[in-house]
Parts: sequence; structure tokens; C-alpha cells
Amino acid sequence: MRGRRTKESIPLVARRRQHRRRAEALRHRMAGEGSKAKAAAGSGNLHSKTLLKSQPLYQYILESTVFPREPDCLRELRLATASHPMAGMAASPDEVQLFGLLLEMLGARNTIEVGVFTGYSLLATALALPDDGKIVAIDVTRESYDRVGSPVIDKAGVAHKIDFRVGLALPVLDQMVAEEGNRGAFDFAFVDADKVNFLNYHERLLKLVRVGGLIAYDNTLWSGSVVATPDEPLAAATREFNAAIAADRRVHVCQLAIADGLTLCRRVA
Ligand SMILES: C[S@@+](CC[C@H](N)C(=O)[O-])C[C@H]1O[C@@H](n2cnc3c(N)ncnc32)[C@H](O)[C@@H]1O
Repeated sequence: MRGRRTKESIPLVARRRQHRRRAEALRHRMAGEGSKAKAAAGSGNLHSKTLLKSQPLYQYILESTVFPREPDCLRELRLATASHPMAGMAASPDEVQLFGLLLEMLGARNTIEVGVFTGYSLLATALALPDDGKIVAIDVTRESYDRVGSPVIDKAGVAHKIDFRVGLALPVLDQMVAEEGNRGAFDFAFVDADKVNFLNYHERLLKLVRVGGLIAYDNTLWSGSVVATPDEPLAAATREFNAAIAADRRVHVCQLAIADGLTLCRRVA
């Protein structure tokens, strides 16, 4: 029978690989938000954008179903984002394809995006809304959006749908709740910013999104760390969020193992 592996018994090469993986994970966490298995930063490597074990299978999904239907402008922004040093922060192509379909099914006109980055998921949302649709897009900075996303979004002719609000999401959402006419006025929200605030965002969004509307939370499996390293602070926060959502009777819930884990909440009360 093989004994338990001690640190010393793990070959040096494997230890170095383990160390590199940990360092990379830490770098991404410190870099801000969300991983989406954000190990792809800089490379735009789509291989990191899935929890699927088989990369060829993921590639097949992209090539068979996603890329053939991808609008030119979305492809342009995806490729432009790929050369950003934090490229791995962007949503995955199959994920934004799902949003397009959900938005169509909801007949969405008004949406909220918490966490914009270059605007990749924002553009996908804008394309799915009618011409008079509106997205309140919130980010603490619009630097990446202005530099990378905005020119593509302008050219795509959907910039008029975007109401960009620069600031920390929590006070911006509080202000939105306080503004007259906003309660229950939104059909959809996508939350893709700092994970530790997800439950705080949830409470605000339940006031802003209508009954029957949808709230989508990204990175809810946190690269699998929710089971691999459950005590790591962000994994623990994600587990706490997932448990709270599962117990929340105001929403119907579905956890999807797409991208880095996506939780869909349909407001029912
Ligand atoms: C994962 S990225 C968003 C990616 C984007 N949804 C996409 O698919 O391309 C997260 C973004 O959230 C922003 N962010 C992080 N914490 C925030 C906060 N507390 N309030 C507002 N924005 C925040 C970061 O600046 C970053 O641009």
C-alpha cells in the first residue's frame, strides 16, 4: 500500500508546478476580480475558460455552436480583449451566447451589468436588446472599456444603449434603488465584479429586477476551488454565497458548470 505523500516525497518538478499554479491563482485574485479560471491573463487563451475536463471538447463546443453564430463585432472585441494583460477576466464566448438567448427569451429591455472590464459581456447584452433597450453598466474604472471596448461598441451602433456609471458597485446600486421608478424596472442583471460583495449585490438587485426577471452571477465555482481549497478566503466566500442562494426562496436557482460557474436566479417573490 502506498503511504501518504509528504511534501518531501513529491518530486521537485511537481512541487514547482504546484507552486506556479498557486502563485498564478493568487496573482489573479489580487489583480481584482474573478477568475473565470483567469489563468489566461495576457494570452487570451480560451482553454482556461471552462470547467470541462476535456479541452478538445470545449474547443468543439466553441467551433461547432458558438463561433459560427458569433456576431463580427463580438468576435472583434473578444480578439481585442485577448491581448489585454487581464484578458482572462472577460466572460467566455459560450457564456455570452447563453446570455443572448436568455435575454431574447425574457424579452429584456432594461438590464444591469456589474463589472464591465473591456465590455465583452456588455456588448453581447447590448446586441440582444431592442434598439430602445438600456443597460446600466457599473465599474470602478472605465479605463479598459474606453481603450478596448468602446471603439468596437461605437462601431457596432449600440453605444446609445449603455449608461456607464463609474464607481463602486454597492453605492451605485443603492443610489439606483433610491431613484424613483427603478424598483422592479430591470429584466436582467449580470454580476461579474468583486465576489465578496455578491450577497450585498443580491439584496439590491432583488429590489431592482422585476419578478420573473433574471440575475446571473459569475465565477460561482471559482475554478473548482470551492471543493479543491474550500477554506481559501474567496472559495469560502463563494461557498457561503452559493449556500445563501440555495436557501433563498425569493429566487428559483440553477447552478451551471459553464465558464467558471454561473448561477442563474429567477426572481419569484
Ligand atoms: C471580471 S471583470 C468583468 C468582466 C466583464 N463582465 C466581461 O465579461 O468582459 C470585473 C470588473 O469588475 C470591476 N470591479 C471590481 N470590483 C468592483 C466594485 N466593487 N465595484 C465596481 N466594479 C468593480 C473591475 O474593475 C473589473 O473591470
